[in-house]
Amino acid sequence: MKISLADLTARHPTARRGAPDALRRLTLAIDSGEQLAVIGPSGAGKTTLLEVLACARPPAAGEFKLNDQAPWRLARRALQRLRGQLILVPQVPPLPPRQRVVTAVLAGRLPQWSLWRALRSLAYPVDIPAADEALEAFELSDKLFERVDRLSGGERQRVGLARALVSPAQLWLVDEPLSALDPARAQRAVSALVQQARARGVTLVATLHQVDVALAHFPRILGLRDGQLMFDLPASEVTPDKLAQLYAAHEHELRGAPPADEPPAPAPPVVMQCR
Ligand SMILES: Nc1ncnc2c1ncn2[C@@H]1O[C@H](COP(=O)(O)OP(=O)(O)OP(=O)(O)O)[C@@H](O)[C@H]1O
Repeated sequence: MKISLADLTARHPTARRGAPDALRRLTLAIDSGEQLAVIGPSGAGKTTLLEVLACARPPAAGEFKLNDQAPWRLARRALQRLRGQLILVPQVPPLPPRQRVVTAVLAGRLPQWSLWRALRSLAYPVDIPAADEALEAFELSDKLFERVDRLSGGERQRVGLARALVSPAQLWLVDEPLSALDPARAQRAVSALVQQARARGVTLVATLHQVDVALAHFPRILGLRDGQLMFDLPASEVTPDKLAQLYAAHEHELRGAPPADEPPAPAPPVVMQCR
Protein backbone atom coordinates (compact mmCIF):
# COMPACT_ATOMS: atom_id res chain seq x y z
CA MET A 1 0.00 0.00 0.00
CA LYS A 2 1.26 3.45 -0.96
CA ILE A 3 1.28 6.25 1.62
CA SER A 4 1.66 9.99 1.23
CA LEU A 5 1.59 12.77 3.81
CA ALA A 6 1.91 16.46 2.97
CA ASP A 7 2.32 19.11 5.66
CA LEU A 8 0.40 16.86 8.03
CA THR A 9 -0.30 18.00 11.57
CA ALA A 10 -1.92 15.86 14.27
CA ARG A 11 -3.11 16.68 17.75
CA HIS A 12 -4.63 14.70 20.62
CA PRO A 13 -8.05 16.05 21.61
CA THR A 14 -7.07 15.58 25.26
CA ALA A 15 -3.81 17.54 24.90
CA ARG A 16 -3.59 20.44 27.31
CA ARG A 17 -4.15 23.90 25.91
CA GLY A 18 -0.94 25.35 24.52
CA ALA A 19 0.72 21.92 24.18
CA PRO A 20 2.61 21.54 20.88
CA ASP A 21 1.02 19.39 18.17
CA ALA A 22 1.98 15.70 18.37
CA LEU A 23 2.95 15.74 14.65
CA ARG A 24 4.06 18.92 12.95
CA ARG A 25 3.98 19.52 9.18
CA LEU A 26 5.11 16.04 8.23
CA THR A 27 5.76 15.41 4.53
CA LEU A 28 6.50 11.85 3.50
CA ALA A 29 6.04 9.39 0.64
CA ILE A 30 6.22 5.62 1.11
CA ASP A 31 5.97 3.22 -1.81
CA SER A 32 4.06 -0.06 -1.83
CA GLY A 33 6.20 -2.86 -0.38
CA GLU A 34 8.69 -0.62 1.48
CA GLN A 35 9.84 -1.44 5.03
CA LEU A 36 10.55 1.50 7.35
CA ALA A 37 11.50 1.88 10.98
CA VAL A 38 10.53 5.03 12.87
CA ILE A 39 12.93 5.94 15.66
CA GLY A 40 13.16 8.88 18.04
CA PRO A 41 13.00 9.71 21.74
CA SER A 42 9.94 9.15 23.90
CA GLY A 43 7.14 11.58 23.04
CA ALA A 44 8.49 12.16 19.51
CA GLY A 45 5.13 11.24 17.95
CA LYS A 46 5.88 7.70 16.73
CA THR A 47 2.65 6.13 18.03
CA THR A 48 0.62 9.13 16.87
CA LEU A 49 2.05 8.69 13.38
CA LEU A 50 0.97 5.02 13.33
CA GLU A 51 -2.51 6.01 14.53
CA VAL A 52 -2.82 8.52 11.69
CA LEU A 53 -1.61 5.95 9.14
CA ALA A 54 -4.11 3.42 10.54
CA CYS A 55 -6.95 5.90 9.90
CA ALA A 56 -7.61 5.81 13.64
CA ARG A 57 -6.83 9.52 14.16
CA PRO A 58 -7.83 12.20 11.64
CA PRO A 59 -5.10 14.75 10.95
CA ALA A 60 -5.71 18.28 12.25
CA ALA A 61 -4.32 19.76 9.03
CA GLY A 62 -2.50 18.77 5.86
CA GLU A 63 -2.99 15.93 3.45
CA PHE A 64 -2.98 12.17 4.05
CA LYS A 65 -3.49 9.55 1.33
CA LEU A 66 -3.44 5.76 1.20
CA ASN A 67 -3.22 4.37 -2.33
CA ASP A 68 -4.02 7.87 -3.64
CA GLN A 69 -7.28 8.02 -1.65
CA ALA A 70 -7.88 10.51 1.15
CA PRO A 71 -9.42 8.21 3.82
CA TRP A 72 -11.23 10.93 5.72
CA ARG A 73 -13.04 12.07 2.57
CA LEU A 74 -14.46 8.58 1.93
CA ALA A 75 -17.96 7.47 2.88
CA ARG A 76 -18.11 5.38 6.07
CA ARG A 77 -18.32 1.99 4.36
CA ALA A 78 -15.46 2.81 1.99
CA LEU A 79 -13.37 3.95 4.98
CA GLN A 80 -14.17 0.64 6.74
CA ARG A 81 -13.07 -1.28 3.64
CA LEU A 82 -9.82 0.68 3.50
CA ARG A 83 -9.20 -0.02 7.21
CA GLY A 84 -9.66 -3.72 6.41
CA GLN A 85 -6.60 -3.49 4.15
CA LEU A 86 -4.30 -2.50 6.99
CA ILE A 87 -3.47 -3.81 10.45
CA LEU A 88 -2.24 -1.88 13.47
CA VAL A 89 -0.33 -4.03 15.96
CA PRO A 90 -0.23 -2.08 19.23
CA GLN A 91 2.59 -2.38 21.73
CA VAL A 92 0.30 -4.33 24.08
CA PRO A 93 -2.16 -6.24 21.88
CA PRO A 94 -5.62 -6.23 23.49
CA LEU A 95 -6.25 -9.97 23.74
CA PRO A 96 -9.44 -11.14 25.46
CA PRO A 97 -8.50 -13.23 28.54
CA ARG A 98 -9.35 -16.97 28.29
CA GLN A 99 -9.13 -16.83 24.50
CA ARG A 100 -6.87 -19.48 22.90
CA VAL A 101 -3.80 -18.28 21.05
CA VAL A 102 -5.04 -19.90 17.82
CA THR A 103 -8.26 -17.85 17.95
CA ALA A 104 -6.37 -14.66 18.81
CA VAL A 105 -4.07 -15.12 15.81
CA LEU A 106 -6.90 -15.96 13.40
CA ALA A 107 -8.67 -12.75 14.46
CA GLY A 108 -6.33 -11.19 11.90
CA ARG A 109 -8.66 -12.68 9.27
CA LEU A 110 -11.76 -10.86 10.60
CA PRO A 111 -11.81 -8.16 7.88
CA GLN A 112 -12.24 -10.81 5.17
CA TRP A 113 -14.80 -12.95 7.02
CA SER A 114 -18.59 -12.75 7.17
CA LEU A 115 -20.10 -12.36 10.63
CA TRP A 116 -21.18 -16.03 10.54
CA ARG A 117 -17.69 -17.26 9.69
CA ALA A 118 -16.15 -15.06 12.40
CA LEU A 119 -18.54 -16.42 15.04
CA ARG A 120 -17.92 -19.99 13.87
CA SER A 121 -14.17 -19.50 14.14
CA LEU A 122 -14.55 -18.50 17.79
CA ALA A 123 -15.83 -22.02 18.56
CA TYR A 124 -14.02 -23.99 15.82
CA PRO A 125 -10.91 -22.21 14.52
CA VAL A 126 -11.11 -22.53 10.74
CA ASP A 127 -7.48 -22.42 9.59
CA ILE A 128 -5.34 -23.87 12.34
CA PRO A 129 -2.35 -24.60 10.02
CA ALA A 130 -2.16 -20.90 9.01
CA ALA A 131 -2.12 -19.83 12.69
CA ASP A 132 0.52 -22.47 13.43
CA GLU A 133 2.73 -21.30 10.55
CA ALA A 134 2.43 -17.65 11.63
CA LEU A 135 3.35 -18.54 15.22
CA GLU A 136 6.25 -20.67 14.00
CA ALA A 137 7.76 -17.55 12.36
CA PHE A 138 7.96 -16.01 15.84
CA GLU A 139 9.04 -19.21 17.67
CA LEU A 140 5.68 -19.60 19.39
CA SER A 141 4.00 -22.60 17.79
CA ASP A 142 4.18 -24.55 21.07
CA LYS A 143 1.60 -22.06 22.44
CA LEU A 144 -1.00 -22.66 19.71
CA PHE A 145 -3.72 -23.85 22.10
CA GLU A 146 -2.55 -21.96 25.20
CA ARG A 147 -4.85 -19.39 26.79
CA VAL A 148 -3.67 -15.83 26.11
CA ASP A 149 -3.89 -14.85 29.79
CA ARG A 150 -1.21 -17.46 30.49
CA LEU A 151 1.31 -15.82 28.17
CA SER A 152 4.16 -13.50 29.12
CA GLY A 153 4.24 -9.92 27.80
CA GLY A 154 6.78 -10.87 25.13
CA GLU A 155 4.67 -13.86 24.01
CA ARG A 156 1.59 -11.63 23.72
CA GLN A 157 3.54 -9.22 21.55
CA ARG A 158 4.51 -12.07 19.26
CA VAL A 159 0.86 -13.21 19.05
CA GLY A 160 0.10 -9.68 17.80
CA LEU A 161 2.81 -10.02 15.14
CA ALA A 162 1.54 -13.46 14.09
CA ARG A 163 -1.91 -11.93 13.65
CA ALA A 164 -0.47 -9.60 11.00
CA LEU A 165 0.90 -12.60 9.11
CA VAL A 166 -2.52 -14.26 8.72
CA SER A 167 -4.32 -11.00 7.93
CA PRO A 168 -5.16 -9.90 4.37
CA ALA A 169 -3.62 -6.47 5.14
CA GLN A 170 -1.34 -4.76 2.65
CA LEU A 171 -0.04 -2.35 5.29
CA TRP A 172 1.39 -3.49 8.63
CA LEU A 173 1.72 -0.78 11.28
CA VAL A 174 3.64 -2.17 14.22
CA ASP A 175 4.15 -0.19 17.42
CA GLU A 176 7.16 -1.11 19.55
CA PRO A 177 7.07 -4.85 18.90
CA LEU A 178 10.16 -5.56 21.02
CA SER A 179 9.55 -3.75 24.29
CA ALA A 180 9.02 -7.02 26.20
CA LEU A 181 11.54 -9.24 24.37
CA ASP A 182 15.09 -10.11 25.34
CA PRO A 183 17.75 -8.81 22.90
CA ALA A 184 18.39 -12.08 21.02
CA ARG A 185 14.70 -12.83 20.55
CA ALA A 186 14.05 -9.21 19.56
CA GLN A 187 16.59 -9.54 16.72
CA ARG A 188 14.99 -12.77 15.48
CA ALA A 189 11.43 -11.41 15.74
CA VAL A 190 12.25 -8.26 13.74
CA SER A 191 14.19 -10.24 11.18
CA ALA A 192 11.16 -12.55 10.71
CA LEU A 193 8.77 -9.59 10.52
CA VAL A 194 10.79 -7.78 7.84
CA GLN A 195 11.37 -10.97 5.83
CA GLN A 196 7.67 -11.85 5.89
CA ALA A 197 6.67 -8.33 4.82
CA ARG A 198 9.20 -8.40 1.99
CA ALA A 199 8.10 -11.85 0.79
CA ARG A 200 4.47 -10.69 0.63
CA GLY A 201 5.17 -7.25 -0.84
CA VAL A 202 3.49 -5.68 2.18
CA THR A 203 4.30 -2.12 3.32
CA LEU A 204 5.70 -2.23 6.85
CA VAL A 205 6.06 0.75 9.18
CA ALA A 206 7.38 -0.14 12.64
CA THR A 207 8.30 2.11 15.56
CA LEU A 208 11.34 0.96 17.48
CA HIS A 209 13.24 2.07 20.54
CA GLN A 210 16.12 -0.31 19.75
CA VAL A 211 18.06 1.78 17.26
CA ASP A 212 20.66 -0.94 16.59
CA VAL A 213 17.90 -3.40 15.63
CA ALA A 214 16.25 -0.82 13.37
CA LEU A 215 19.51 -0.09 11.55
CA ALA A 216 20.36 -3.77 11.17
CA HIS A 217 17.04 -4.90 9.69
CA PHE A 218 15.24 -1.99 8.00
CA PRO A 219 16.38 -0.43 4.73
CA ARG A 220 14.85 3.00 5.46
CA ILE A 221 14.82 4.92 8.73
CA LEU A 222 12.70 7.90 9.79
CA GLY A 223 14.01 9.98 12.68
CA LEU A 224 11.20 11.75 14.51
CA ARG A 225 11.60 14.29 17.30
CA ASP A 226 9.05 16.70 18.82
CA GLY A 227 6.59 15.68 16.10
CA GLN A 228 8.95 16.70 13.31
CA LEU A 229 10.86 14.66 10.77
CA MET A 230 14.56 15.11 11.56
CA PHE A 231 15.72 12.71 8.83
CA ASP A 232 14.47 10.17 6.31
CA LEU A 233 17.46 8.11 5.21
CA PRO A 234 18.65 4.70 4.06
CA ALA A 235 19.90 2.83 7.16
CA SER A 236 23.48 2.95 5.83
CA GLU A 237 23.41 6.79 5.97
CA VAL A 238 22.23 7.12 9.57
CA THR A 239 25.48 8.24 11.17
CA PRO A 240 26.32 8.43 14.89
CA ASP A 241 26.17 12.24 14.53
CA LYS A 242 22.58 12.10 13.22
CA LEU A 243 21.61 9.79 16.07
CA ALA A 244 23.29 12.06 18.63
CA GLN A 245 21.22 15.01 17.33
CA LEU A 246 18.01 12.99 17.27
CA TYR A 247 18.47 11.80 20.86
CA ALA A 248 20.13 14.95 22.28
CA ALA A 249 19.24 15.17 26.00
CA HIS A 250 17.71 11.65 25.75
CA GLU A 251 20.98 9.73 25.32
CA HIS A 252 19.89 7.02 27.79
CA GLU A 253 17.13 6.03 25.30
CA LEU A 254 19.70 5.64 22.54
CA ARG A 255 21.64 3.21 24.71
CA GLY A 256 18.40 1.27 25.20
CA ALA A 257 16.32 0.55 28.26
CA PRO A 258 15.93 -3.07 29.46
CA PRO A 259 12.81 -4.83 28.14
CA ALA A 260 9.81 -4.91 30.45
CA ASP A 261 9.94 -8.71 30.88
CA GLU A 262 13.62 -8.81 31.71
CA PRO A 263 14.16 -9.99 35.28
CA PRO A 264 15.31 -7.20 37.59
CA ALA A 265 19.04 -7.03 38.27
CA PRO A 266 19.94 -9.01 41.40
CA ALA A 267 20.09 -6.87 44.52
CA PRO A 268 23.62 -6.18 45.79
CA PRO A 269 24.65 -8.48 48.61
CA VAL A 270 23.69 -7.22 52.05
CA VAL A 271 26.77 -6.22 53.99
CA MET A 272 26.41 -6.82 57.71
CA GLN A 273 28.09 -4.15 59.76
CA CYS A 274 29.31 -5.69 63.04
CA ARG A 275 30.67 -3.49 65.70
N1 LIG B 1 -3.81 10.52 24.79
C1 LIG B 1 -3.05 11.61 24.72
N2 LIG B 1 -3.54 12.81 25.12
C2 LIG B 1 -2.79 13.92 25.05
N3 LIG B 1 -1.55 13.97 24.57
C3 LIG B 1 -1.01 12.80 24.14
C4 LIG B 1 -1.72 11.57 24.20
N4 LIG B 1 -0.94 10.58 23.71
C5 LIG B 1 0.23 11.18 23.37
N5 LIG B 1 0.19 12.48 23.62
C6 LIG B 1 1.26 13.46 23.38
O1 LIG B 1 1.59 13.45 21.99
C7 LIG B 1 2.99 13.50 21.81
C8 LIG B 1 3.44 12.31 20.98
O2 LIG B 1 3.18 11.12 21.73
P1 LIG B 1 3.44 9.68 21.12
O3 LIG B 1 2.83 8.68 22.06
O4 LIG B 1 2.97 9.65 19.72
O5 LIG B 1 5.03 9.61 21.17
P2 LIG B 1 5.99 8.32 21.01
O6 LIG B 1 7.13 8.77 20.20
O7 LIG B 1 5.20 7.16 20.52
O8 LIG B 1 6.43 8.09 22.51
P3 LIG B 1 6.90 6.71 23.22
O9 LIG B 1 8.19 6.33 22.55
O10 LIG B 1 7.10 7.12 24.65
O11 LIG B 1 5.82 5.70 23.03
C9 LIG B 1 3.61 13.57 23.19
O12 LIG B 1 3.89 14.91 23.48
C10 LIG B 1 2.54 13.05 24.10
O13 LIG B 1 2.63 13.64 25.37
